[in-house]
Amino acid sequence: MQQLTLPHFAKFNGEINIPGSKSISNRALLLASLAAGTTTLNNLLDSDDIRHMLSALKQLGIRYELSEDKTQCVVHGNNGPFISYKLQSLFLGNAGTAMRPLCAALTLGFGEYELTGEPRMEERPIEDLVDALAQLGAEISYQKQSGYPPVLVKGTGLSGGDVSISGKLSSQFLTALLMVAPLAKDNVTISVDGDLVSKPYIDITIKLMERFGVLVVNHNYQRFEIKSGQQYQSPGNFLVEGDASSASYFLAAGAINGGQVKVTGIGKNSIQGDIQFADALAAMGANIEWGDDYIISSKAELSAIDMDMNHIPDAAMTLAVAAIFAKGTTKLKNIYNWRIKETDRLAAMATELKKVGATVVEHNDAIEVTAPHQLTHATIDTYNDHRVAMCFSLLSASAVGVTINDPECTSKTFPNYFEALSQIGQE
Ligand SMILES: O=C(O)C1=C[C@@H](OP(=O)(O)O)[C@@H](O)[C@H](O)C1
Ligand SMILES: C=C(OP(=O)(O)O)C(=O)O
Repeated sequence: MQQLTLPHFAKFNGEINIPGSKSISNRALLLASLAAGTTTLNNLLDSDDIRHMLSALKQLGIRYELSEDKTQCVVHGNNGPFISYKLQSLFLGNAGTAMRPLCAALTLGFGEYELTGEPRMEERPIEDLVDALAQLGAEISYQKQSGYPPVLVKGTGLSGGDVSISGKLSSQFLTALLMVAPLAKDNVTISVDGDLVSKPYIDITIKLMERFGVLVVNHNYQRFEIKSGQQYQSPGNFLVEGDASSASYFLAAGAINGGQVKVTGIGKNSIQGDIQFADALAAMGANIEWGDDYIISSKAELSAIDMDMNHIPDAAMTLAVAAIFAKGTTKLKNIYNWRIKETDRLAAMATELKKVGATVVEHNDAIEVTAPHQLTHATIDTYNDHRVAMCFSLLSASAVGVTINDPECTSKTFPNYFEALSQIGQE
């Protein structure tokens, strides 16, 4: 395993053009594949999660041309569901945005598909999605543990009608169901059982479906109506916005130890909920300036916040480390599903924050962080979780610095993260 000791960055200053959004890249690749016509995707993210989607699509017979730097992809749409006459085994790593939507999409056409992933993927639930698809006639079985990948999906077509789905654990299940609904035989009405987590990701899904010519009627995130007979149509060119979750590390760096840090490629018109990270940072006292295609943060005295983070679960991890640089006790609430992502993130964050001397209270669905009087240099374990590696890099703003184990795990969403950070870091 590799280790990276970051120098102490006395100041963060400069501009970073944020690579493409993971959530948008994988949705756009799938919708472009199902659509009629050819779509040119620009500013596609080049990372593990997107590589898994791309190789699955290739195995499914989708033709595309990827530029040398892998950020432009011309996708020749299939004009409908996937068809295969031999068993296909698709390896999807630990990419939730590939596993869940592909599991749904493969029920639409014809064929038998085995969806597998890394060991952690076998611990990430998929049952709520499988149960919902079964109500529309899908045949999906578990190959190891009931409720978890790997799964075997049979293409049988989906009937349509009324379907209910739990939104308690992940919004990705509803995203997957929404994306296949217009290709069912009849109109689909989806009811969400109980609370829906991570709501802004549903807005991304609906906006992308609209860009590809399909309308969804959203009744307050409780009921969704999708008419059958709608077909995905290529929008021609499609520009992927910068990744708002990836931007969070740089915005936090500016607030902790700017100078001034400008992120470009996302701004006030972004369709990603994670731009609301900048509002949370502003609530801690950071100076934030919004542009159409940029956000700037600069240094300020930071103080603790007590906030519900259900709408920005990924970027909220960055706030748990920013709390080390703030006065008071920060409480991040309503984040139970941190426990079922790349690792048990509530346990991981609590363990690693304690290593630098912070006082941490780990609740079932929340975390409280109080900065220590004196920070300690620590070697941070990253649990094969890109976000643990990236958010703990912010400790390089302190004089004690930080050592990150397995820094290459950022390849899930941001392979060049540490190079980008050192571009704005001044020793
Ligand atoms: O739909 C998406 O693109 C995502 C939804 C979120 O997951 P949950 O809905 O499981 O919280 C988020 O954490 C993940 O990184 C990406
Ligand atoms: C939860 C995440 O990933 P996934 O898309 O695999 O759910 C994440 O990127 O923080």
